Amino acid sequence: MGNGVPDSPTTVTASSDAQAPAPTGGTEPLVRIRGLRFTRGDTLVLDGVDMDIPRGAVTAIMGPSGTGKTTLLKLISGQLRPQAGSIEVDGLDVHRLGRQELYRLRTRMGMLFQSGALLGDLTVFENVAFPLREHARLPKSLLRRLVLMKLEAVGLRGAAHLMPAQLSGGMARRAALARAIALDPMMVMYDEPFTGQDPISMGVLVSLVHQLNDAGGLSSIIVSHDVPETLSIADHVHVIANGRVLCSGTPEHVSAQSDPRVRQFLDGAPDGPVHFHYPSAPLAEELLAAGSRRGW
Ligand SMILES: Nc1ncnc2c1ncn2[C@@H]1O[C@H](COP(=O)(O)OP(=O)(O)OP(=O)(O)O)[C@@H](O)[C@H]1O
Repeated sequence: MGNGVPDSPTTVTASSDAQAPAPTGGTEPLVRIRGLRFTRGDTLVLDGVDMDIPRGAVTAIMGPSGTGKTTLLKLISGQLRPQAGSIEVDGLDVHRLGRQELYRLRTRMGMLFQSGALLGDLTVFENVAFPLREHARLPKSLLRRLVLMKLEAVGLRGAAHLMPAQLSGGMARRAALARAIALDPMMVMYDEPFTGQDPISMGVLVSLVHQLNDAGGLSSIIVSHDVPETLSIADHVHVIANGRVLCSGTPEHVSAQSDPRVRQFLDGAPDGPVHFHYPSAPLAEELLAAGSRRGW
């Protein structure tokens, strides 16, 4: 990358003492992010992010709400375009690909987004079959076998005939996961996979993510603020806040950090160096003003 960022096999971080080696030795990272900058209107969401995501591992991207984690996943999948910097996935520069190439790359990326609900008028079976029907012309018997195998992998083969409305929240997430892996992707990106789950469903999802990664030869990226669950399965962790990578390394390395911004997040402190308030004018100033330029 021509932006002066060192081409190091370890993850580049905001402060050098927060660095730890990535776990994959000398292999090329699956995702290589350099100098990534992304704004939404006046808001600088990502401010020069450098990050390597290794192959075959579970990598967690963690950080407080609103720091740009989901945005980062959308940039990796090419749904958003950065103002500066680059993202390579499996050696392909995502934002320089043509439509067809990007489409092809996306079929190799499974995504389990928070908003990625199941199609409510299709059975669980048909939901998982959907990407296979869309992207591959398969004989009916092979398609049936593939769908049942994906459902078996998430423990829902017996629920193939149910409609999404008949599933619990945890089952729905597992069905969505079966759909995300239907095309045998090289990687799966999970956006807050554990949010809103009871402890048992959470435990099931945690071990499922782990199993699929290891048995399925996948690479996994998990965006989450569920600290203990995510640290329990991650091989490698990046903590981001205020649009920058604060520290990277193994869960043990990250857990041992003394940086107050990292500690605030890991310890769940409501306010600290990472602000509770979304950036705003002083309260008194806004209350005393006759009106806002935004029209209220
Ligand atoms: N569609 C959008 N239009 C405008 N701003 C947006 C949009 N989506 C996100 N943002 C802003 O971008 C910033 C980063 O949002 P993002 O969803 O990536 O954060 P996050 O770290 O994933 O948060 P959370 O953990 O709460 O899901 C926030 O300031 C948010 O308000």
